[in-house]
Amino acid sequence: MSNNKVKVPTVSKNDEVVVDIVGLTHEGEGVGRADGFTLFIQGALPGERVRAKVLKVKKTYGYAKLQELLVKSADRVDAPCPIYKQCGGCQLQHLSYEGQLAWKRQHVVDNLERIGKLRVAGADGASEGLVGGEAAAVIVHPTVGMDEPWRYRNKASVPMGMAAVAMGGDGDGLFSEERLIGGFYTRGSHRIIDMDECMIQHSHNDDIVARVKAIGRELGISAYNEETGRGLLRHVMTRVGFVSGEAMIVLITNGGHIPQVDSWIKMIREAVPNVKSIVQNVNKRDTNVIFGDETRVLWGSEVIYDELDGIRFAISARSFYQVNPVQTVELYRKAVEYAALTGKERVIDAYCGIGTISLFLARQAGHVYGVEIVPEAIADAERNAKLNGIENASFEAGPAEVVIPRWRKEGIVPDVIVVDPPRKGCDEALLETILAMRPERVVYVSCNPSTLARDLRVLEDGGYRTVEVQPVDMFPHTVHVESVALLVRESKA
Ligand SMILES: C[S@@+](CC[C@H](N)C(=O)[O-])C[C@H]1O[C@@H](n2cnc3c(N)ncnc32)[C@H](O)[C@@H]1O
Repeated sequence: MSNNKVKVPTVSKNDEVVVDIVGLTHEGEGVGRADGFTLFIQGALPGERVRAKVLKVKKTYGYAKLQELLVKSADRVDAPCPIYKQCGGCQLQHLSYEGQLAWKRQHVVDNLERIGKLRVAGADGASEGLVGGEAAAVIVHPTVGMDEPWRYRNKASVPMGMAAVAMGGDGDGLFSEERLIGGFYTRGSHRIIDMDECMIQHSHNDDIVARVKAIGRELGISAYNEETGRGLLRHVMTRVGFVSGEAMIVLITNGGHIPQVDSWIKMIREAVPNVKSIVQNVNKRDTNVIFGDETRVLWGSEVIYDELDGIRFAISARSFYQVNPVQTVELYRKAVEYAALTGKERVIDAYCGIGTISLFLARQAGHVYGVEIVPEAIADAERNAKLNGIENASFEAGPAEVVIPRWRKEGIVPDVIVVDPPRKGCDEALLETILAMRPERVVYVSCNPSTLARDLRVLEDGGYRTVEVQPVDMFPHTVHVESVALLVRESKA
């Protein structure tokens, strides 16, 4: 007898159903079952029973709209942000902060177990039920949260658009005018809603964007239109140093020519306190990617400075710099602790950005070799080492998966390798090289639990053991979670 029966969905569009919510997806939607059929429901929390209206039915799952809370979770709170429901930026404001931290740990555990096929110890760290010869279970610590989980972002990238605004009326009726707006995309769309305040942004960023918008309106600057490909201003990006207070403004434009650019710069300088750098980035492509290839300084310095744990960093427009500096220090300290340095070790920092982790490590290592694909970031890293009088760190621009195999051939033998890749995780060739180089420890910093789990499995199969994982809440009120994992080489490797 065949078990390959095609399951027919047990619900239809527009049905009203009662659903018990059993989990949250990685996008923060509640997951539950109605008549055995899986439904995703935005805004519903685990432990809740809800009445929902089915919106869309696919073969094996569907989406429904929350209509009524029949049983409420004890972790439910009122989202403090007035635009939370429309905006796509945060996904978890309706869950208490303690609830968010617990969910993030569990999310990491689920990925390690499901994708990484790792055995995780209980929440208290006890690896109960260990049988002789069985590998020790991975300890996943409680998520490190923030005391004040608001206004933590040092960087804002705000999409610009035009909207008709009613201007008044005359004898022939109402008239309106197109004006520059900037804010956020509504959840799941590319429709821009004008906004002047975001509760997870540093207030300087809000203030800067509001002022740049006001000046743009005064000068009659147009916004880029995705559909027609016309108009000038695509995004305004601002970054502030939490310690230095310095601000950088990047105007991302659809073309090189900015009309009245001198007036614009003058007005921005007058309106924005502590602005040190005004930069233009040109992006003429029909793409969702924010930055184009051409970057030029319009006024001031090409970098701003900031400080993490007593180390100063120069940061240029195109360089990656963690967005939550308070939690970054927690994350990097944990990475350094896991590296267990005594002052003699050779350490590789792969995907090093502007050399932030590299310089934290260099304070306790023999030598640190950093590699990063963005040449401007490597220029920043070199400048940063000098700025801090750090001489035992060197950097190279290029793909980690190409540069590190070459270092191996050149005879560099690392004691510790630290990796901090983008969301897609480490390149396979890099993982193979790590296994071939056989460092005693690998410290894996990750912003994506699923690719972390995938890569840990490769390293485990190659003779490493994942000892512990520390989730850190870099992005409160969103579904994102950062983690740092420690792997040690098993003696047989
Ligand atoms: C998550 S960031 C980490 C940066 C740095 N460790 C930090 O904490 O600021 C990942 C970095 O990897 C860089 N990158 C992406 N692909 C790369 C590759 N194939 N080789 C080297 N660096 C890469 C990005 O430009 C980015 O700076």
